[in-house]
Amino acid sequence: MHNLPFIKMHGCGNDYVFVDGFETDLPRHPAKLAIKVANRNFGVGSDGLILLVPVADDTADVEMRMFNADGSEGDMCGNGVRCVALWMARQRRISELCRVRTKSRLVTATVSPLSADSNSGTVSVDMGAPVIESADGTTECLTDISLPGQSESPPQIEFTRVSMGNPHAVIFNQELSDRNVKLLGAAIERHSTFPNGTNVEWVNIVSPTELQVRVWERGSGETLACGSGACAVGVAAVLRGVCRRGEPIGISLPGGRLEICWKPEGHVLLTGPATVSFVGTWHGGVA
Ligand SMILES: N[C@@H](CCC[C@H](N)C(=O)O)C(=O)O
Repeated sequence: MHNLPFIKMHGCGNDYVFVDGFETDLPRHPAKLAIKVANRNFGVGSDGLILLVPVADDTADVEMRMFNADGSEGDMCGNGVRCVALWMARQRRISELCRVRTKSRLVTATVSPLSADSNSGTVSVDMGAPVIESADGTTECLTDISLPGQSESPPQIEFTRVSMGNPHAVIFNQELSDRNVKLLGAAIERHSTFPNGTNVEWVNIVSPTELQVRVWERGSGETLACGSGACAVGVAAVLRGVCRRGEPIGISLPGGRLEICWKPEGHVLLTGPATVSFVGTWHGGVA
């Protein structure tokens, strides 16, 4: 396949190249294609690749497959879901709700305004229930992270392990510095305590309703935002008694602001902007 139409969309700067399987043949080698298109110098430039796969029955409106910038396949992507729902609304394929099947769970999104030709909107996703994976319900500690060329004793990194259908390690009480986010983030992503790797969130508490966050994503490195990460952060903050369950929590990230709410009945609602940047045609092969 030499000419592959794509859409470039982002949620708070967490940007993906999307291929719409309702309108074009899907690539046969998506993992290899993801590495190529994600490259910010030689490709389109993105945090990864997302495929919109038509669903044969009525169990969902669309299936989403997401690939990180290194070609690994992710199980869930909150910002990706929000962009997919925006595109489904823009293409008049949904009436009110958009049911998106991801690798790990089926989620439901609402788009506002729900209009064709709208290249941006506010999209809320019911992300389902978090899975609190830390054994004592709140924190675990890493004490053996060594960085190349570093002689100091390893830092003590406390974290809360939360799954939103994909893995997250949420860290409080550490500086949101480049050294922490990028160097320690990369080491934590591949630490043996996370057999499948993990996404890593660094949190600064601004107030009981406002958190500042930087994210190191599994398979993509630092990104400007992460929807599932924002949900994991909100859940961890409630578990630590920093924020209250049932109340909206603002998550400010380098690329913008998301809002989450961990509902009393158990599900986490994720809300924020989604934007179509441009459409194009990929001529770079491996499709
Ligand atoms: N940016 C996404 C999460 C992407 C998936 C992640 N890198 C993984 O491998 O789990 C989001 O908005 O949730």
